[in-house]
Amino acid sequence: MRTGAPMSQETLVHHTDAGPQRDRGTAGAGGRAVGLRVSGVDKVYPTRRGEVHALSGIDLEIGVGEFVSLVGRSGCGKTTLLRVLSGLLAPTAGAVEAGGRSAWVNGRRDDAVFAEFGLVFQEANLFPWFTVVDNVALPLKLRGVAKAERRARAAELCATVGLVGFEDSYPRELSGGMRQRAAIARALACDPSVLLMDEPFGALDAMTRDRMNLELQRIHADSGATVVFVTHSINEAVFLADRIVLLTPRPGRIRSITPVTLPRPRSVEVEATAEFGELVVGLRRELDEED
Ligand SMILES: Nc1ncnc2c1ncn2[C@@H]1O[C@H](COP(=O)(O)OP(=O)(O)OP(=O)(O)O)[C@@H](O)[C@H]1O
Repeated sequence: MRTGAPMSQETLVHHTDAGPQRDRGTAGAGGRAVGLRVSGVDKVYPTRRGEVHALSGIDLEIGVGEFVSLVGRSGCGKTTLLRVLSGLLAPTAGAVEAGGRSAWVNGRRDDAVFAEFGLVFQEANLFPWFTVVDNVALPLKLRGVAKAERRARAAELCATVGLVGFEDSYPRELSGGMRQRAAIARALACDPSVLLMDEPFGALDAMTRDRMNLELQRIHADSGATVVFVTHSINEAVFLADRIVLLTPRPGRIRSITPVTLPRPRSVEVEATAEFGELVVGLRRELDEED
């Protein structure tokens, strides 16, 4: 059950029958060990026309193995938050931790913190001159894994993401969905404990997207990875997530955190249930209130 409580600057955690009532920074991960934590994070971009305050006072804990979707209007700071979580971007203020370890020490990134992170973006960004299997094996090559071993692992990952028979194809010979599968396989190559995904299926048609969502759900369950997933699609966010973090713009703040207690594994039929519909409508209403 969602509450229709009025909004304040404070982060709301929507009530569920089973869930925590308000985020105090320790229960946010549903009682599980914390995989990622950001505390008091601000991000200001200096630009020629002045400063852009992209994130303000972000406090968020994400449990080990949890799947969190980030949603919100265009420009509310979703990508910025994901990049801060990934270590690609230093916060202007505040702390970022992974596995209990600080990501930034005296302004320097601790690379070891991010060694087990896999990243997937809207564009697959495959190397066009490498075959699928070589693209997938690339992170292993960079780690010095022997050729036979890395090709065997890459072939296994191609099977995981449904690319059997396309291992020796070049990216230009694949559809958009297949390229994204290859990008996911590449991100999985080093057995990441954290998978950060920025609109990975945004450019795909609706049917392919549904299929990819089912596959991502299976990959998440099999790998046990912590996933943070940016999307513009409320349906996709609800379908995939354990919790949905809704950001509000100028500056980007967490407006609400909504637990999704729909049973897993979820099939497409879950979208026809009353609970799913209520979650989607509630989140849409929150977004509309910002107009
Ligand atoms: N490199 C940058 N330099 C200056 N401003 C930036 C930069 N990157 C993002 N911004 C600004 O920060 C704010 C948040 O941007 P961000 O890309 O994080 O939002 P978003 O929610 O991911 O948007 P979208 O849904 O459109 O992808 C926006 O106002 C944007 O213009």
